[in-house]
Amino acid sequence: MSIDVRDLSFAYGKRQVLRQVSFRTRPGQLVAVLGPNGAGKSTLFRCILGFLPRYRGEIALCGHDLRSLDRRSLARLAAYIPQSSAPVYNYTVRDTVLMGADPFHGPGPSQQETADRVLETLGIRDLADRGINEISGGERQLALIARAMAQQAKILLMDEPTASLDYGNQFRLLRQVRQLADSGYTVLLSTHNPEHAFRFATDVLVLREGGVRAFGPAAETLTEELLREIYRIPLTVADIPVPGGSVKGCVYDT
Ligand SMILES: Nc1ncnc2c1ncn2[C@@H]1O[C@H](COP(=O)(O)OP(=O)(O)OP(=O)(O)O)[C@@H](O)[C@H]1O
Repeated sequence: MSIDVRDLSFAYGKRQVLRQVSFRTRPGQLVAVLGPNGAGKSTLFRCILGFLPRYRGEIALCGHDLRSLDRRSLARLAAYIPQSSAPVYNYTVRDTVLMGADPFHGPGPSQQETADRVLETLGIRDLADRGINEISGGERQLALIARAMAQQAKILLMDEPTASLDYGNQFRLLRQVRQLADSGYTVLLSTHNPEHAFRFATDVLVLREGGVRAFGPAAETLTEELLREIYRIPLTVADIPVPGGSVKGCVYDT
């Protein structure tokens, strides 16, 4: 369930976007990927998902060189969860999940079972017969996670999954994602919100101008200095009391 990226560089034509990116994840890690707009987060995800094969360096998923994997094998290892947006076709939630269960053949009884099980796990079984365009953004995001889980991939890549969610749904979603990581999934999740990283990530990968600026445990790595540097604003990182302890949070200094 590991992702091993070594000296990854990528250019769109002459525009160099990723520069010698190296990092390695373990199962159970929820890695928040942070960095300013244009730092290369989405490009990194697209490389790992095999959408941009003209990269330099090495990417291995669960020990398999990405270049040696066909689409089907790759789909069994890694799943992509895009930002929540209304799809063109109004499939039911169950059918959406079944597309993950076996994207290459029609679903059989065992796929139906898998779909129902993951919907149950995520607490959205009662949405199964609703149209994917007829549920809220937060519910749709959970349905997309259910589809990725049905794909049986243990590596999940999530591109700003909370971008269109209300404050409560952001945390409900991230709690679910953290539970998946705790049960052995490896999650790479891009976010522009340091609070999400402090509260839910085990580790952070900070990209700046296409290179790795920092990689390590969230609380130690996301220092005030680093956050000020990457977001170019004055801010303060503080311990915020929560029931049973404290978490780090950051506020903009006026
Ligand atoms: N298809 C493309 N062709 C050319 N340049 C691109 C393409 N896609 C992205 N870029 C450029 O690559 C750089 C990195 O973009 P990318 O989307 O990976 O950044 P990001 O960190 O995900 O940004 P954001 O936080 O704004 O989503 C940017 O300068 C962007 O303009």
